[in-house]
Amino acid sequence: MPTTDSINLHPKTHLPSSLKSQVYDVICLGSGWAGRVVAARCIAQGLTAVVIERELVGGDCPFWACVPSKAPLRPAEALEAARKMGGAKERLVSTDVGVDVQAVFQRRDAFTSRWDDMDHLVPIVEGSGTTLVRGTGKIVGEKRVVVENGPESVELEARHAVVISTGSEAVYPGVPGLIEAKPWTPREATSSSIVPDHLIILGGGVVGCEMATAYLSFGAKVTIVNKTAEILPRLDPEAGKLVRESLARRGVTTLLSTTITAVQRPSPGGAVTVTLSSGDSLTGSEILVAVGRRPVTWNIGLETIGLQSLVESGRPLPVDESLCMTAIPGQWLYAAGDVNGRALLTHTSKYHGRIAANAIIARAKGVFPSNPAKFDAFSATADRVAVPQVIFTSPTVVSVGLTRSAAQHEGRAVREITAAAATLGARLHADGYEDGWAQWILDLDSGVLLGATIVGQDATDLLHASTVAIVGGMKIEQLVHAIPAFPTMSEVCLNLIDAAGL
Ligand SMILES: Cc1cc2nc3c(=O)[nH]c(=O)nc-3n(C[C@H](O)[C@H](O)[C@H](O)COP(=O)(O)OP(=O)(O)OC[C@H]3O[C@@H](n4cnc5c(N)ncnc54)[C@H](O)[C@@H]3O)c2cc1C
Ligand SMILES: NC(=O)c1ccc[n+]([C@@H]2O[C@H](COP(=O)([O-])OP(=O)(O)OC[C@H]3O[C@@H](n4cnc5c(N)ncnc54)[C@H](O)[C@@H]3O)[C@@H](O)[C@H]2O)c1
Repeated sequence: MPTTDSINLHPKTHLPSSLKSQVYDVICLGSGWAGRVVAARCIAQGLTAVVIERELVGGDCPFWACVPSKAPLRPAEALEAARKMGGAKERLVSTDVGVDVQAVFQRRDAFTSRWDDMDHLVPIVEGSGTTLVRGTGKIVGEKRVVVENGPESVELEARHAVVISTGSEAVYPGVPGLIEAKPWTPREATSSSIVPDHLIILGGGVVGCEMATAYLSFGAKVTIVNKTAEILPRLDPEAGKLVRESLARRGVTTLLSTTITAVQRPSPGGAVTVTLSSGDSLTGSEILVAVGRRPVTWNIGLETIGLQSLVESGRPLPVDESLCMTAIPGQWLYAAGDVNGRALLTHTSKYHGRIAANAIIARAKGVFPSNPAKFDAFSATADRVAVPQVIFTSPTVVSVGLTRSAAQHEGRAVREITAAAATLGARLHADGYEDGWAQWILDLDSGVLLGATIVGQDATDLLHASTVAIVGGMKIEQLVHAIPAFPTMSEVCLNLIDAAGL
């Protein structure tokens, strides 16, 4: 059974001494989606690129994040879908049968290649023509980077650009006894093959809610302790409420506007007791800390180029729209993916890789425009207006663009339209389709779509249409003419158009 301690994070291949050259057009620190998309795109346009990786090649998404968190969620979702389908549910051997937990873990472990990057990831990265080197990359001056791996080290030079694509890491609140209690981080939660009897989850954000859904399906008792007044606080409160109520119906306790003030775990691996801000205490068999992330900006040499204060602040790296760091002259240093804090998602990291590569290539060829425009090839405009996200809970939440609370926060005049997500298509999709809710946020004056949130079973693939409409600047009057096919779940858009009185 893998544990984070037993996983070999530092395979002994691709050592610095194996490098055939010390000079590359582009050097990327970190082989997550951001770094490897930059490298692959630059190579496709005739540049050379090296990617430096200090742990597993591929970064968080395939080994510790999206893949090992979504793989175990899907079996329970499929089972639940069968239970909601007359004609199929009668074939289930029992109405309350749960997932086969060991088979779920085996499926997850297969998707992660049992935390072995040589199986898929290294061949994919090298297949793009990228040079790969294992070690910690540190900037040591303008366009210069040292790779350190045990006793080996080599200094590399970039002709055009250095890309910081070092990602983010989980944060711990400063609570007495928490570190000593050795809590789970998302890494342990996504790689454990042990199901705690009672999992306490600190943080009811995206990680907390998805892991609550997963461990509930594995048979654990789950308690969420969340600081804000509703879970999923980055989304519309209605979405958080619907997910919380659904979790509650299936036995999850959520303590809102609550945090912990102390943690005790008298014996290693034994029961863990947390003192709550209410004064009560709670004992569980494991605690998962999922209260957000910070950018990985330490130990990468930023102090050598005068950016020590940025490291000390712990803030994400500030970039312009081409993802170039403006804090230093010369337009040679870029920050892409989680480390720039613009949107902590895999698909935005891929987008950043695309935009940063376009900018690096254009600057290398001397064709970068003097006035880059919104939504051109060199501007990560979508980060500001249309970041889509799916929360893989039950019900699913999909969201893109502005939420009602974000609009209020910005003081923007908006019109909110809400409707039930139930349609004939949805009811054909699942008997008694329920918990569905949809919202559009429109600019009050122009009627342009600024945001969309939909909550409901299998709402996942309804998201992209709203993303396209927002990027295209569509008005609600135009959306009337985007006819959803009958009988599909996308008729939720007709509900919204009707609710708008059009
Ligand atoms: C539990 C969980 C579930 C998630 N699920 C989803 C999801 O379903 N969908 C989604 O869109 N997003 C999801 N995310 C977010 C997503 O994983 C991240 O946004 C994404 O992985 C960021 O990619 P990146 O390339 O910026 O960084 P990373 O993938 O973190 O890659 C950075 C790499 O840089 C390396 N590195 C760091 N410093 C150095 C150095 N000095 N030298 C060399 N290498 C270095 C690291 O080892 C790492 O491999 C999830 C996150 C978590 C925690
Ligand atoms: N499906 C997906 O797209 C997906 C899945 C997982 C993670 N992610 C990404 O990973 C990022 C990090 O996720 P996350 O869930 O760690 O962070 P988050 O910012 O989404 O949520 C953190 C939660 O912790 C709570 N919290 C903060 N401090 C607390 C404290 N001291 N006590 C109790 N509660 C506290 C907050 O109220 C909030 O609900 C997300 O922003 C998201 O972009 C995405």
